[in-house]
Amino acid sequence: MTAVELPGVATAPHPPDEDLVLDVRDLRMRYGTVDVLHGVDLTARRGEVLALLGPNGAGKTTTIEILEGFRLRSAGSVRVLGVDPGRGDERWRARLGVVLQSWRDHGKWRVRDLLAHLGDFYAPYATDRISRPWPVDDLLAAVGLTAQADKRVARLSGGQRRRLDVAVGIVGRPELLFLDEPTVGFDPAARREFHELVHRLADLDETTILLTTHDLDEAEKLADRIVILAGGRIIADGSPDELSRRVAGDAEIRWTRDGERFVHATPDATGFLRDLLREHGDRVQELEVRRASLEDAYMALVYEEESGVRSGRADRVWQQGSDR
Ligand SMILES: Nc1ncnc2c1ncn2[C@@H]1O[C@H](COP(=O)(O)OP(=O)(O)OP(=O)(O)O)[C@@H](O)[C@H]1O
Repeated sequence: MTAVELPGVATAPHPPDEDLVLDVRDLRMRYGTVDVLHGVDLTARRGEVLALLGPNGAGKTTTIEILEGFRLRSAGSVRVLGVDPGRGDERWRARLGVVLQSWRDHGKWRVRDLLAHLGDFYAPYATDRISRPWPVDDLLAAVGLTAQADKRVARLSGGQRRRLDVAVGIVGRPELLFLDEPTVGFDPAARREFHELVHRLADLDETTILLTTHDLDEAEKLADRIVILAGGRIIADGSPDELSRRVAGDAEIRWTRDGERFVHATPDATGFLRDLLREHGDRVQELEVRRASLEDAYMALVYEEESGVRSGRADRVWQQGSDR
């Protein structure tokens, strides 16, 4: 039977959404008989910075290795830059950047020569929109290695080697960049420079960045969206503010009275303080009011997932005692 075209009904498939860089649906992974990913859904758009957080063993590395095409999934649909990573070719791979834990090979190479050599691989994959590779001198300046350009890789300090890892990851001007705990071993100045580089890549080059970190402060500074993976599932996905607000219904109030410490969580901090001061006046000392931080939100959400408890997040995390 031939298909009949109905007037006014479009039969063409939806055009691919160019801005949807990551599109993961119901991703499952089983090692032997053990399920470690139980249906992960994840999307990222062009120029977005995502921080993937989660406790040890949550499945972050497994997820990222599947997205990078280094590991085959057990089930689910995965599109990375519109392509199934299980079938990605060299052209697709040239559009990705991966910053691994540490570049240890090629110790005898000089930094500039190594980057020029690796950059050559990307030249055939330049497009009208993206010139590839990144010119070596600009790249060295961007990662803060200009002064080490002629040093041998084996002679670099730990932090400098980490900068080289980043340079190797971005030399091909990736459209999607994976960063695995990027600033481990960086001093504070290098960390700040690196954060500026990430903002620059995302804002100016529209690079989509997926980073894993255990540093919540870093995640909050860098990420547009925080994605928390626990027990093989995404348990939260939102901006740092949205996540904090999920547990920030309550404010935490701390004070001392007659040498005794008190902590109380309440949704109405102003009302509580008014009553507290009316009742105890000058005897209230060392008064502090605090809203939930991203770390509080993270701890509460992961605790919920791991313990199977579903209510009273903020109270459980905060409430240690009460006065009045
Ligand atoms: N090759 C493998 N074979 C069998 N089990 C594995 C393999 N790789 C990882 N696992 C298991 O899968 C689970 C998820 O591991 P994964 O490394 O993805 O977690 P992670 O979130 O990256 O942890 P971490 O924060 O400690 O790096 C763990 O229970 C781990 O023991």
